[in-house]
Amino acid sequence: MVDRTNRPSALKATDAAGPEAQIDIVGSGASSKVIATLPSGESVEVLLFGATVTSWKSNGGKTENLWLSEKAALDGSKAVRGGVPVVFPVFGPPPKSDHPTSSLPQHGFARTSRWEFLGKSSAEDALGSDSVKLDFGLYSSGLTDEARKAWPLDFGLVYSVTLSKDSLQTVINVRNEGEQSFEFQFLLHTYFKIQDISKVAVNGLLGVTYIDKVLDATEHKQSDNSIKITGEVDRVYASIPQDTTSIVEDGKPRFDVVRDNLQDTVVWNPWIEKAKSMGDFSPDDDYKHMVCVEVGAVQGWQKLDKGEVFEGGQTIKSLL
Ligand SMILES: O=P(O)(O)OC[C@H]1O[C@H](O)[C@H](O)[C@@H](O)[C@@H]1O
Repeated sequence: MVDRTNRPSALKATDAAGPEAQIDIVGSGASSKVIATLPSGESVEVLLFGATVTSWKSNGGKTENLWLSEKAALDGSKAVRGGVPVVFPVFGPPPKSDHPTSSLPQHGFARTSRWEFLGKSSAEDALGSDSVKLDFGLYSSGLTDEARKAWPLDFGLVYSVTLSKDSLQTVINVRNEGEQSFEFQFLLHTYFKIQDISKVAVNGLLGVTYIDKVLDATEHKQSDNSIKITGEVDRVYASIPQDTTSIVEDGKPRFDVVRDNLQDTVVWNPWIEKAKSMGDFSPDDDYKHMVCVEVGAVQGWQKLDKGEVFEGGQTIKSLL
């Protein structure tokens, strides 16, 4: 992985990512979003609220790859139900007490904070007109008073979203900018759009130990390479040796999700009752058209001392 510095590289952002990729900034305030479109028609949309990728189209712009609820709030009033919410610095409900994240809401504050658009990145990755990289930043100084009070640590996040013809790469760079060490968890809560959940399998987790949050919150071992989804699924697979998790639909590979420096993956589908119970999940039966495969570092904690940096992310390939 390319060694990127955090804030300084963001400030070096230039227009070198390729003259033909078009960048549009639309909307205002909490609804502002950045849209990047390649000359060949592929596009990505990133809401500044949460730096949430809300759309990724491949296949010349004809195929939407991400599921987005019809009732997703896109005005900054709550986390987006769909796309790729960024989970930081805690995954799930925080530890009840005695942890610096204990006063934070479920999944932390990154997905509900307003990020800065830092621009297109420099040509360090030799990007041509077939790729464009967008950088987004969130610093402790940019948090709401409430979030800052709940997690009063000095950090800098740079989130890079790289659109290529058949893939989307999303990478986080976390820097400890304070005197005090801190611990965090991180996850990319990707909602994949699929045609029919009854024909979908999630492959590539054979032999991996997971916690089943639906069943009994205890450890199990994945005994089949192919996970079929026939009811509510909420599993945290940890310390995965394989790099790639695949989503197969109707026997054909649909997505490859390749992890980089992230060891864990959550597989989630709310199914009938839970989908109905979520006010922002719509239509109710759209659990049939989505599956979350969420790469992250959520088993235990990542620790950063003063000045240290962590970097990790995913590359998703659309295989249609
Ligand atoms: O409703 P949210 O806070 O967005 O969380 C949605 C889901 O995220 C993850 O997949 C967790 O493993 C689930 O337990 C949770 O229900």
